[in-house]
Amino acid sequence: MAMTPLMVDLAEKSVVIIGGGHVAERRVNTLLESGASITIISPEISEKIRSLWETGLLNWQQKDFETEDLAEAFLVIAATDNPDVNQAAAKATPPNSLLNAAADADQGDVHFPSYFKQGKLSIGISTNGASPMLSAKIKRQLQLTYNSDYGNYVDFLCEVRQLINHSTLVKTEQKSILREVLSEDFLNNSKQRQMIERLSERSTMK
Ligand SMILES: C[C@@]1(CC(=O)O)C2=NC(=C\c3[nH]c(c(CCC(=O)O)c3CC(=O)O)Cc3[nH]c(c(CC(=O)O)c3CCC(=O)O)/C=C3\N/C(=C\2)[C@@H](CCC(=O)O)[C@]3(C)CC(=O)O)/[C@H]1CCC(=O)O
Ligand SMILES: NC(=O)c1ccc[n+]([C@@H]2O[C@H](COP(=O)([O-])OP(=O)(O)OC[C@H]3O[C@@H](n4cnc5c(N)ncnc54)[C@H](O)[C@@H]3O)[C@@H](O)[C@H]2O)c1
Repeated sequence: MAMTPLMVDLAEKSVVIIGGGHVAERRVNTLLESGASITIISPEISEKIRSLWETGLLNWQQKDFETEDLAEAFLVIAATDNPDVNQAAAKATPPNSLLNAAADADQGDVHFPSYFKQGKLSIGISTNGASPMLSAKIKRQLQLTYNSDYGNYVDFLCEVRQLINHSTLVKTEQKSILREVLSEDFLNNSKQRQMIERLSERSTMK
């Protein structure tokens, strides 16, 4: 199975999570900032999920899974500790919905990678289900390099691109600056400011 990396916008999409334990809680943590409409189907839920439910950040149907629960789901996450229920959920997933089968890497359409974010920079690591722990280890290693300085830095790169796209610079000059700012020297705030000032002079942006 060759999985394809994608970034997906889940805002206002219906995500149904079957199960309310540890794995469901991890999925909820990942999904909260996406703006998805999250529904948990489970007779029991963890304390953290309960407090999110009490604050109105997700829906909870306190019951065993039933096939009808998935009718409107864009993404189904099967995360119970009962293999028969997970299997039933996989079978009941509508043909145009995506399935994440948390207990079986060989099933389903999507995997959740190990990931971290620094502002607009997202780094995800997957092993195609071979070793989630290796993914987590590689993440910890990358976090040392792509540390909190990178949040600002990527915002700076974004601003540079916008200024360049609205500038009087010719294409070759534009490319050369885009390459220049990839130097780690530009992690430094004052170097960033100097470059923004330089580009602002050539900008046609108001
Ligand atoms: C990355 C991370 C994201 C997250 O879940 O948030 C994630 N698993 C994490 C941790 C973890 N998972 C497991 C352990 C126990 C040790 C071990 O078994 O190795 C630990 C370690 C721990 O808990 O510390 C057990 C496990 N995981 C899967 C199975 C089923 C199977 O292998 O078939 C079983 C056996 C269950 C059983 O025994 O019954 C399957 C999947 N786990 C995935 C993701 C997807 C593949 C990602 C990839 O290819 O790398 C995939 C396919 C499906 C999915 O998308 O859910 C997160 C680390 C987050 C981080 O720290 O950054
Ligand atoms: N993908 C991963 O990273 C990963 C990691 C560890 C385990 N797992 C797998 O995921 C499964 C779940 O792990 P967990 O640690 O979250 O388990 P857990 O015991 O913490 O939670 C299981 C949840 O399933 C709910 N449940 C049980 N029967 C149900 C039903 N009929 N309908 C709806 N909900 C029901 C329970 O109420 C509970 O909330 C495990 O069986 C394991 O195989 C996956």
